[in-house]
Amino acid sequence: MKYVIGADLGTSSVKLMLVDQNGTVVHEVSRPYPLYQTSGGYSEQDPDDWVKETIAGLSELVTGFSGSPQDIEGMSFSGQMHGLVLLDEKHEPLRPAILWNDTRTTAECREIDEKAGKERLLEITKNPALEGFTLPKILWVKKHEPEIFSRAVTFLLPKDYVRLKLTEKLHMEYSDAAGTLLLDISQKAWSEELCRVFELPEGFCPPLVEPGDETGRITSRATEETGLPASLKVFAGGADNACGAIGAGILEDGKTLVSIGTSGVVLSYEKDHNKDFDGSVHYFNHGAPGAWYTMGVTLAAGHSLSWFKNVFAKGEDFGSLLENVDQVPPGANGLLFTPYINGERTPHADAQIRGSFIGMDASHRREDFVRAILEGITYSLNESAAIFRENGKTIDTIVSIGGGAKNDVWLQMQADIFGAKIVKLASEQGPGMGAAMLAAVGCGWYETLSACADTFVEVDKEYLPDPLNQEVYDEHFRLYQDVYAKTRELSEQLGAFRR
Ligand SMILES: Nc1ncnc2c1ncn2[C@@H]1O[C@H](COP(=O)(O)OP(=O)(O)O)[C@@H](O)[C@H]1O
Ligand SMILES: O=C(CO)[C@@H](O)[C@H](O)COP(=O)(O)O
Repeated sequence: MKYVIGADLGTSSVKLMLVDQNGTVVHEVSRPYPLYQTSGGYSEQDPDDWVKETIAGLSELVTGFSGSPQDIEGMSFSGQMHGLVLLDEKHEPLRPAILWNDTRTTAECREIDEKAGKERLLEITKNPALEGFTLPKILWVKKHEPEIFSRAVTFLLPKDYVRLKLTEKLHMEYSDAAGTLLLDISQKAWSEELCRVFELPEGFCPPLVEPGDETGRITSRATEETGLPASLKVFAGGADNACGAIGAGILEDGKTLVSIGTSGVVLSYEKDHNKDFDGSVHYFNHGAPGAWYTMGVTLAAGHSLSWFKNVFAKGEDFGSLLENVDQVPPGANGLLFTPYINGERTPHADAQIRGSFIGMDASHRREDFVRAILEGITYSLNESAAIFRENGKTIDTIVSIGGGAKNDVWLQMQADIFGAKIVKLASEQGPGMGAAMLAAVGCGWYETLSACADTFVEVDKEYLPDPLNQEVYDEHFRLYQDVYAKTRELSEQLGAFRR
C-alpha cells in the first residue's frame, strides 16, 4: 500500500493527514501556532512558526505511522489564503506575515480603486479591492515600512512559504495567486498592468505553477528532520478553499460547499470565468484544472466561537462548551449575535463594523450565548447563500466541512437555516483531503481529481431541514439581517475607543 500526505496550513493550526490509496485517513496530526491580533484590525503570524510546526507535525506523523516511510510517495499543501510573506534576497521573511483577516488596509483599498479603476480591476481580477487580499497589504508595507519594502525581492502566500522551506524551490500556484488581486484570473498570468500601476519591483511576482504540478523534492535537511524519504514527490497544492472544494468533491456545476474554519465560506463551482456577480462574491481559480469557484466569506466564523471560548471558558474544549446547546431552542431564547468581531466581508465589505449580542436578558445562561453564536455565524453564511440563490443558483444540497462540521447540533442547524440537505463527510478536514488528492493524482494513482473523488470522498451522514425549526429561523434571520444597518454607525463611533 502507498500513501500521500495532505498538509493544511490553517489559521489556528497545521493539520497533517496520511492517506492511503483507498482514501482512508490512516493517521492525523494537528499542531497549533499563535495568532497575534493586537490592535487596529491587525492580524499576524510568524511564518517560521508555520515551518517549525509543520516539520514537527510531519515528524510526529511519520513516527506514529506503523508502515514504512518509504511507502509515502507524495505530499501536497493547502493553506490559508491571501497572507503576505515578504521575502528578502535570501528568501527569508522581512516581517511577520499579514493575514487574510487583517483589516488595516482600508486606505490602500481606496488607493487601488482610484489608481487601477474599480471597473478595470474587476475586469482583470474578477474581484474588488478588499482589505483581506494581498495587494493592499503590499501597498501598506510600501507606505508604512519603506525601509523593509526596499529590501523585498518577492512575496509568497503562507503554504508556498512552507513549501519553499521544505524544498528550497520558490513557486506560487494559480488558486492562491487568484487571491492576491494581481492575477488576471481568466488568462492565468500576473497582470503587468497592475504591477506597473502600483510600481512593484521587476520580478516581484513569483513563478506560477498549476496546483497539481510537481515542484521538487524535500531537502536532505527536511528528510532528516521529518523522517520522510528523499524520494517523496512534492506537489504545489492550493488555496484552502480550493482544496476544501476538491476534498469535498465540489468538482462540477451545481455543487455547493460550506466550510466553517477560522473563517466561514459558502462556495460554488464555476465551469467558466465569465459569470458576472459584480464583485459581490469572490471569484477565484479552482484547484481543479480549467475551473473556477465563487464564494462568500464570513471573516470570523469559527473564530467567533473560539474567541468566546478563550475569553469566557478558557481551558475548556469545544465539546464541553457546546454540551448544552441542544437544550436551547432555535432563536436562542431571544438572543442574537452578529459575528463581526474582525469586521466583515460578505455581504457587508466593512472593516469597521463590529459584533454584537442583541436582546440580552437576565434569564440568559451561557448556553444561550453559545447557541446565539452558532446561529449568528450560520446566518452570516446564509446571507452568502442568499446571494447565490438571487443569482439563479439552486442550493438544495451542501457539503459541510471544517472544524464547525464536528458538531451534530451545528450541522442540523445548518440544514434548518440554509433550508438544504447537509452532507457530512467521513473526514471534516476537506482542505487537507484536497491536498492529499492533488498528491494522489500527481503520483499517478488516478487520471483525474474526479476519479480520485469517487474513491476518496466518503459521505458519513446527512441532515435534512426540519420544517418547524426552519420557520423559526426564517423569522429570526430577518431580525439578524436588520442588525448590520442598525449598528453600523454605532460601530464606527465606537472605533474611537478601540485598542
Ligand atoms: N468540536 C467542535 N465543535 C464545533 N466547532 C468546533 C469544534 N472544534 C473546532 N471547532 C471550530 O472549528 C474552528 C477551527 O476549524 P479549522 O477547520 O481547524 O480552522 P482553520 O483551518 O482555520 O485552522 C474553531 O475555531 C472552532 O470554532
Ligand atoms: O480569506 C479567506 C478566503 O478568502 C479565508 O477563508 C482564509 O483562506 C482562511 O481560511 P481558514 O483558516 O478559515 O481555513
